[in-house]
Amino acid sequence: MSSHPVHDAIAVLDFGSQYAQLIVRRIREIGVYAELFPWDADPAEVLALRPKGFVLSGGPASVYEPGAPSLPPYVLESGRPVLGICYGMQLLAHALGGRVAPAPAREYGRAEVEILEPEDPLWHGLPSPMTVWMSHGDRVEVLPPGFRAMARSPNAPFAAIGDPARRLYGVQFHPEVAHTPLGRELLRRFAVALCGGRPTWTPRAIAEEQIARIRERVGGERVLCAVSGGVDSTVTAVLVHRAVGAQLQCLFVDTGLLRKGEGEEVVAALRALGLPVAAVNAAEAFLEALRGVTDPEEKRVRIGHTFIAVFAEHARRLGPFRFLAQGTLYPDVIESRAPERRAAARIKTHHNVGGLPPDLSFELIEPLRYLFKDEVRALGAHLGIPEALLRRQPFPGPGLAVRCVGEVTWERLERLRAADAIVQEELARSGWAERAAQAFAVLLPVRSVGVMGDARTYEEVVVVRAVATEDFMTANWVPLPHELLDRIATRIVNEVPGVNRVLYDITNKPPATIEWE
Ligand SMILES: Nc1ncnc2c1ncn2[C@@H]1O[C@H](COP(=O)(O)OP(=O)(O)OP(=O)(O)O)[C@@H](O)[C@H]1O
Ligand SMILES: O=c1[nH]c(=O)c2[nH+]cn([C@@H]3O[C@H](COP(=O)(O)O)[C@@H](O)[C@H]3O)c2[nH]1
Ligand SMILES: NC(=O)CC[C@H](N)C(=O)O
Ligand SMILES: [Mg+2]
Repeated sequence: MSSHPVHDAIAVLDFGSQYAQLIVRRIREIGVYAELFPWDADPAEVLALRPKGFVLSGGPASVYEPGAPSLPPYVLESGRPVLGICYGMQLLAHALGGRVAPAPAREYGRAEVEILEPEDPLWHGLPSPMTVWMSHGDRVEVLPPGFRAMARSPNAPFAAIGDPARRLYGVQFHPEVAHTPLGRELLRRFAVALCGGRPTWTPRAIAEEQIARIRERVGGERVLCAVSGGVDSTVTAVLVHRAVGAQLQCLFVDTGLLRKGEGEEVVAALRALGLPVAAVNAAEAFLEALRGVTDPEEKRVRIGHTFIAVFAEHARRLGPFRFLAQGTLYPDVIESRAPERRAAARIKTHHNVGGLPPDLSFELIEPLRYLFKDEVRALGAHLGIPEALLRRQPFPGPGLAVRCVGEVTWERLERLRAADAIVQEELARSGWAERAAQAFAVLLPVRSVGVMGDARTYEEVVVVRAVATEDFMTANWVPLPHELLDRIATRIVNEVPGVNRVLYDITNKPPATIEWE
C-alpha cells in the first residue's frame, strides 16, 4: 500500500510518542517524504514505501520492561540508516547489546549538549553547545559494541550515540520539537546526507502527481465533491477539477446555519476558481430537524443526519456519480489507524458527510490523505487559490447552531448572525482578525434586565469569543483591547434587536472548548 513510491521516503516508526506526527512533519518540511507507521505494522506495508532510512520515535514505555514495544527485525536487516529518538535510541541500544536503566534523575526540559563528533555527517556544521529539549526518565548506561558517544550533556553522558560504520544513530533529546531550535537541521542531515533522500516533496510535485492520478482513476466517469468553502474541500475540488474538468460537480449546502453573507460569498469564491458549484438551500430542513432541541449533542446528531439526507437527495438529482471526492487529511488517517489514540474521551461529535446511505455507494477520492493542514495550505497557494480563502477561519459544519445556545429558531439565528457580523467587521477593521485564529459571537438563552431610552428591557445576552491557537487542540483567549471590546459591545446592543448585554469569554481551552456546544 505504498502511497508515494516516486519520492525518496523515510519511514517513521511510532512507539507511542506524543510527537510522532511532528517527526514526520519536520522531515517533510525539508522536502523529503516521510510516513508514520505503528511500530508493529505489517513489515510489507512499511517496506512497500522503499524507505531510504528509519526513524524510531520516542515513547512512554521503558525498554527493559517485559512487554515493551520492540525493534522489528526488518529495520536493521534493511541495512539502511536508523535514527532513534529518546525511546528509539534506548531501543536501539537495548537491541544491539547495550544496557538501559532508570536514570538517577529524570530530565524534562531544556539542556545544552556538547557535540563530540562535529565532523560526522549527522552533526556537521551544527554549533556546540547546542540547545535541545529532553523528556526522559531512563538512559543508556552501557553502549552496544561499535557505538560511541556523539554528544553529552551535564546530565546525560550519552545524549547522542552512533555507530557511523553501520549508520545507526540515537539522540536522547527530541529534535522534532520547536524547543530544539536546530532539530530540523539535524533531521535534514539524517534524511538527506545520511539516507540520501532527495528533497522532491514540494507542493508542485504533489499537485502534478495527484492530478495525474485522479485523471487516470476517474477516466470518463463523474465525481461529486461536497464543498463548504473551507480549505480542505476547496483544495480537493480544485485538484479534481484540474484533473477531470467538467466531470466534477461540486455541491454546497446552505444549511441556514451560516454566517451573514457566507453562502453567497462561498459560492462566488468557488465559482471564481472556475469550479462548477451547485448550491442548494436546505435551511428549512435543518430548522425543522432542530425544532425544540436544546441538547448540544442532539443538535449535532440531527444536523449530521440532515446533511446526509440533503446530500443524498441532491446527489441522486445531479448524478449519477461513480466517485465522491473528500478532503480527508493525514491526521484523520493516523488517528483511525492507531486504535489506542481513539481511546481518548469523546468531547463532542464532529459532524461528517460520512456514513452515507448504502444505496449511494461511491468510490472515494481523497487526494489530501497523506497531507497535513499546512501542506494543504501550501498546495492551495501553489494551485492559485487566493490567500483569503486559504486563511479563512475554520467554521464548523453545524455552524451557528452550536453557537446559538438553547433552541435554534430563525429569529434567534438572525440575532446571532447580526451580532457575529459586527464582531467580524470590527476585528477586521482593527487588524485583530489576523491575531485570532477564530473569533465569533455566541447567543445565550439567558435574559437580563437593561435600560434603554429610559425604558426597561429584558433581553438576551451575546458572548464574544476570540482565541489564538495553532492546532485548535489547545487555545488561549485573545486579550482584545478594551476600546475594541467597547466598540463591539456598543454596536451589538445598539444595532441588534433582542440583545441588551455583551460579555467577553476569557476562558482558555482546556478547560473550555472553543465552541460553546
Ligand atoms: N455547507 C456545506 N455544504 C456542503 N458540504 C459541506 C458543508 N459543510 C461541510 N461540508 C462537507 O463536510 C466536510 C467536513 O466538513 P468540516 O467542516 O467538518 O471539515 P473540514 O475538515 O473543516 O473541511 P473544510 O476545510 O473543507 O471545511 C467538508 O470537507 C465538506 O465536504
Ligand atoms: O467541522 C467541524 N465540525 C464540527 O462539528 C465542529 N465542532 C467544532 N469544530 C471546530 O473544531 C475546533 C475545535 O473546537 P472545540 O474546541 O469547540 O472542540 C474549532 O475550530 C471549532 O470551530 C468543528 N468543526
Ligand atoms: N520520551 C521518551 O521517549 C521517553 C522514553 C522512556 N520512556 C524514558 O522515560 O526515558
Ligand atoms: Mg470546515
